[in-house]
Amino acid sequence: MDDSEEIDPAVQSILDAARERGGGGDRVSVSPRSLSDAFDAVAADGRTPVIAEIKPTSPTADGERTDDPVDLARQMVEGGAAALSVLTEPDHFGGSAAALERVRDAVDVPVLRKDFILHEDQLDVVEADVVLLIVRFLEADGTDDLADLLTAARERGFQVLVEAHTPAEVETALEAGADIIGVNNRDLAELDVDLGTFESVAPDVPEGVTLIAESGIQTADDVTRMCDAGADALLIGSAIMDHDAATDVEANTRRLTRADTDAVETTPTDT
Ligand SMILES: O=P(O)(O)OC[C@@H](O)[C@@H](O)c1c[nH]c2ccccc12
Repeated sequence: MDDSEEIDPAVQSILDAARERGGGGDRVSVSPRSLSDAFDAVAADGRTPVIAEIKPTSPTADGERTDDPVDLARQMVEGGAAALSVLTEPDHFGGSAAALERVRDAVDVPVLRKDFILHEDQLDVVEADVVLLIVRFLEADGTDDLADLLTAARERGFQVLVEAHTPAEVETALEAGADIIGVNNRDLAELDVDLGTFESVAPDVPEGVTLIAESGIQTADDVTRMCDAGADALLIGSAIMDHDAATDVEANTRRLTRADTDAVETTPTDT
C-alpha cells in the first residue's frame, strides 16, 4: 500500500528475501511463557523490563558476533533481562530458527522470534513465545493482512508484538486488535534512529496496551527517557551485544535493566 515512500535498499533486500522464504511444515502449537508476567516479575524486583536481543549482525552493524547464542542468552538472563529476542532471519541478520530453538530450551524467560513474517505459513517455522509482525511490511502488496496474521498467530498460541513507527501505523495496529505494540525508533525508510519517535508516538497508544520502546537505546539515560515517555518495556540489541566479542554482555544487560531504578551498579569502563 505504502510502497510510494522509498524504503532503504538494505530493507528492500530484506523484504525481497522474506517474500521468497518458505514456511514451516506442520502447523505449530505453542504453550507460551507470558510476556506480561515476565515484565511484572522483573518490575516487582526493581528492574526495568528489558527484552535483550540476540542479533549476530544487521545491515547497520559493523561485523558479526559469532558467539554461541545459548551463551549469550544465559548472560542476558543472568544480567536481568525479562525476556529475549532472537533474530531468525538468516540472510541479513545471521539468525536461524535452530538458534532460537536452542535458546528457548536453555532459558525460562519468554523468547520473541524476530523475523519478517509476511505469510501465515511462515509462522510455522519454529515455536516461540512471541512473534513480531511489522505494520509497515504488511502494507506492501502480496503480503497477508495484518489482522488475519494476528489471528493466525494467536490461534497457534503465540503472543504477538506488532511493530509501528508512526501514529498512523499505531492506528492500524490497534484496529487489527494488537495488545502489545512496539514503537520502533529506527525509521525503516532511512535506517536512522531517533528516540524522539517513541516520545511522539507513545501518547497515541491506549493504557491497556503493553507498550515497548524499540531500537537505539544505548545508555542508562536513554532507558530513563523511554520509561518517562511511557514505555512498559524496552527492546535492546546493539548496546547489549555490541559487535566486539570482548564486550561483557551480562554487565551490559545489568547496567540497562538497573538503569531506571535506584539500584547502584558499577558501570564497565570500556563501554
Ligand atoms: O540494536 P538496537 O538498536 O537496540 O535495536 C534492537 C531492535 O529494536 C531492532 O533490532 C529491531 C527492531 N525492529 C526490528 C525488526 C526486524 C529486525 C530488527 C529489528
